[in-house]
Amino acid sequence: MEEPECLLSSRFFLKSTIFEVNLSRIRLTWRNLQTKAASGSHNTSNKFKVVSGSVPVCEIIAVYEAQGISPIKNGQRWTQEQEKACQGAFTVSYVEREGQHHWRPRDVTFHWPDTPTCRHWVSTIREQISLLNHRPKRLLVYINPNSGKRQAKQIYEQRVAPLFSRASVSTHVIVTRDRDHAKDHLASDADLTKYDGVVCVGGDGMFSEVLHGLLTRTQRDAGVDQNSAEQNPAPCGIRVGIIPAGSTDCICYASVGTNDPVTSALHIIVGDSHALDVCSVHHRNKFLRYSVSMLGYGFYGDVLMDSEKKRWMGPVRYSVSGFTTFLAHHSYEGTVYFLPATDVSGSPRDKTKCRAGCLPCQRDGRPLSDDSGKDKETPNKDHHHGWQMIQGKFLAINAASMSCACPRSPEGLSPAAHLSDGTTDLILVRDCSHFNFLRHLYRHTNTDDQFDLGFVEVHRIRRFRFVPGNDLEPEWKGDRPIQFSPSYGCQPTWGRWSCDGEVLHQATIEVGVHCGLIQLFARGIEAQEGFQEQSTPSTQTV
Ligand SMILES: Nc1ncnc2c1ncn2[C@@H]1O[C@H](COP(=O)(O)OP(=O)(O)OP(=O)(O)O)[C@@H](O)[C@H]1O
Repeated sequence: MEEPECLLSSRFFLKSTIFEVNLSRIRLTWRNLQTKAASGSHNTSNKFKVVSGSVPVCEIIAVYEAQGISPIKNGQRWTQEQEKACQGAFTVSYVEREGQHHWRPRDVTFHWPDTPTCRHWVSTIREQISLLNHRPKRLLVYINPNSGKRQAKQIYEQRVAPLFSRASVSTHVIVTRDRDHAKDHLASDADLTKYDGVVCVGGDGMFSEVLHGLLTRTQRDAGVDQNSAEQNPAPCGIRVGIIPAGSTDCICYASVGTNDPVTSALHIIVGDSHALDVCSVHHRNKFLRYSVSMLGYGFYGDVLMDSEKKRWMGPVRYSVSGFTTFLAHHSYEGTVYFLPATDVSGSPRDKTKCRAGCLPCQRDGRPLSDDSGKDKETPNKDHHHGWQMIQGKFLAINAASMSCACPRSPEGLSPAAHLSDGTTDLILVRDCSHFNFLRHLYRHTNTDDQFDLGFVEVHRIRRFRFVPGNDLEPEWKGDRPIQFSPSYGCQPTWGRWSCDGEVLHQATIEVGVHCGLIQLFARGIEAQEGFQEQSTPSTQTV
């Protein structure tokens, strides 16, 4: 590949070593000119050895004149004479990769006697950064102070705000007062024209709130009727960032590879973008919710219902409810109609993980406009325009739109699910023995194939509809059934859905996947083995 034109080339001191520093539109590189001499010297301590390095311009966080920073030679400050002779200096702050998909800000300071040269470098690098117009300059930030361990405000103020300020990203911060504050503000009052992105500080529930606020607003502005399951929702025009601070940060794990606030802040600063599929959930032509991670009926719905009653227990409630729900072993009758995604290259069992730049997320090269309304009719027969039907008794029906990997389940519910291929993985677990169900659940905690069991099947699909057993489900108003007649029996035969951690009381639902409806400040999980070549560990002790 042709080398991009060199914009600047100078010599600078990096500590006491002289470096040739080059800037092109793509990269900043620094090359130790004394490497050979240094390698012959027995006095050079490894600890203070300064090595060559390089960083892509798009991963430079900031550059500034470094005043009052005294160069250090082998652990000792320079003498006054040396400092005087080398007054000019500038610091480049850039992204460095650590293991486990963590990103960290790193500084390198170059010194030279000639201050104007340093200033010229600072202004030229800034000019190059300003050409990166995908970087956000103004952000609207919502903090849920009650997320997770109630540390969201501290996390933002101590670890994220200083980075935004270093990168000259201005922010308007709103600490939410209660549930739905962010959603209502986004859906009505917020002047979104003033911002290049919306950031939520919290867990998956907080992200869901922001998503609902933004998408509701987008549909209203675009004149799309949210209650119509047949209409394509309009894509949201503003990117969303998540600073993880909740008890579940599944979307961060799937889109960045970790739940580290600094890493997420850096992805926002460099202006990364990754599309995210959104499922719309309707009940009898009434919009219920959007989902981006997981819809679960039967086991996961029951765990969520039970855990809501045990909120006083804190996060341990999920384990307690999981255990009691497992013992209850409740299976539900029903019929699932689904439209398989026959036009995608991947399958839920192909072991191809969703990674930065992966082919399925680029929609195999097809543009988003390909998402026509074909095959959208609701099925009323067993096979209708490609629709399929499965009837039976199920312990669990799950739809995973992303892997849902997290520390408890490193591979996730559907390890090969993709963030933006316009599909969801429908996992059906038929009624089976306690022991077999435990085998299936246990496989979520290791690398064994959880689908390789006779009572489990998985389909990559575009839409589905579920109707509980005898379809006697009443009409609902919120979480209350209307005209709930005793003739339905005391024990309802339908379960509840867990929709990204929120209970849906309606069992009869229709779900459609909408490809790339929202853009995240993320780039997908970078290949782990590539992190050493992609990152450019530059200087050991800069
Ligand atoms: N100020 C607030 N007080 C109480 N609840 C809030 C507030 N702001 C937002 N919420 C709600 O809190 C819920 C949980 O938030 P979040 O996802 O950030 O934390 P979490 O600890 O991961 O959640 P969960 O309890 O679901 O595990 C969200 O559904 C959100 O709507």
